Amino acid sequence: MKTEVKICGLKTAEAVERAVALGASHIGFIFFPKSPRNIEPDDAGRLAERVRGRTKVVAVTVDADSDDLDEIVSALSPDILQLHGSESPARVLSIKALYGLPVMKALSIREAGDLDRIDPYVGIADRFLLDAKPPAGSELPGGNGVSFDWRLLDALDGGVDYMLSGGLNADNIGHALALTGARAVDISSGVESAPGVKDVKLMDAFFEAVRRADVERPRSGSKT
Ligand SMILES: O=C(O)c1ccccc1NCC(=O)[C@H](O)[C@H](O)COP(=O)(O)O
Repeated sequence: MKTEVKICGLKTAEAVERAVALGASHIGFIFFPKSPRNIEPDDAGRLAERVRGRTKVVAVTVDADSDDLDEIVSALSPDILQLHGSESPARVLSIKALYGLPVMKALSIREAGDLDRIDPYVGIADRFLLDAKPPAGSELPGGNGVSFDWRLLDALDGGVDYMLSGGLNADNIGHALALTGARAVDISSGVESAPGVKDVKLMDAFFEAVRRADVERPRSGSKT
């Protein structure tokens, strides 16, 4: 099986084009001013135009209000909205209705009970992004380069469609995929040389490691 890969937090043409050349199924743009990966909607729109139709374009927002969402959707024309804040199921529903776009709801995981937060969004969010909780003191809800205990996902309902996220890199992705059977993964700081600076060599290494794991694990994608 071919694992879907989302490369998140892109800011340059070089990184966007390399991600797509490597086979990224999704590319993500961050709209969160405190992030070193923050990008203006018009700049993201120009980058997305270079690769439109060859990958899915994801707009990542954090409890954005409707004015900000309007501006982002109009400038970027994303394929997917990733909601990375504390958006309620009702808010997710209303955003879906407003823009007619699929929503990926990010949820942070640290302990078994955190998986219960998925239930209220089932049938509302189109997909989940399961990320680690931010370390104490971090101003960022995502992009912190920390992992959660992947074994917690043993308890996940097999019908939940999710991307595995949080602290992934070329060294740990094989183990993460073998343990979880995830069909889709998301990475940001694991392919950066400094916060917000994507490194094409690290991107190459990550895709190589994912494709190696794809060859090694069962075609069904079932857990090993
Ligand atoms: O990456 C950010 O700076 C960010 C800021 C605010 C909200 C979300 C953010 N990132 C969302 C992502 O999808 C990241 O790829 C995800 O959190 C994993 O990041 P990392 O652990 O660095 O691979």
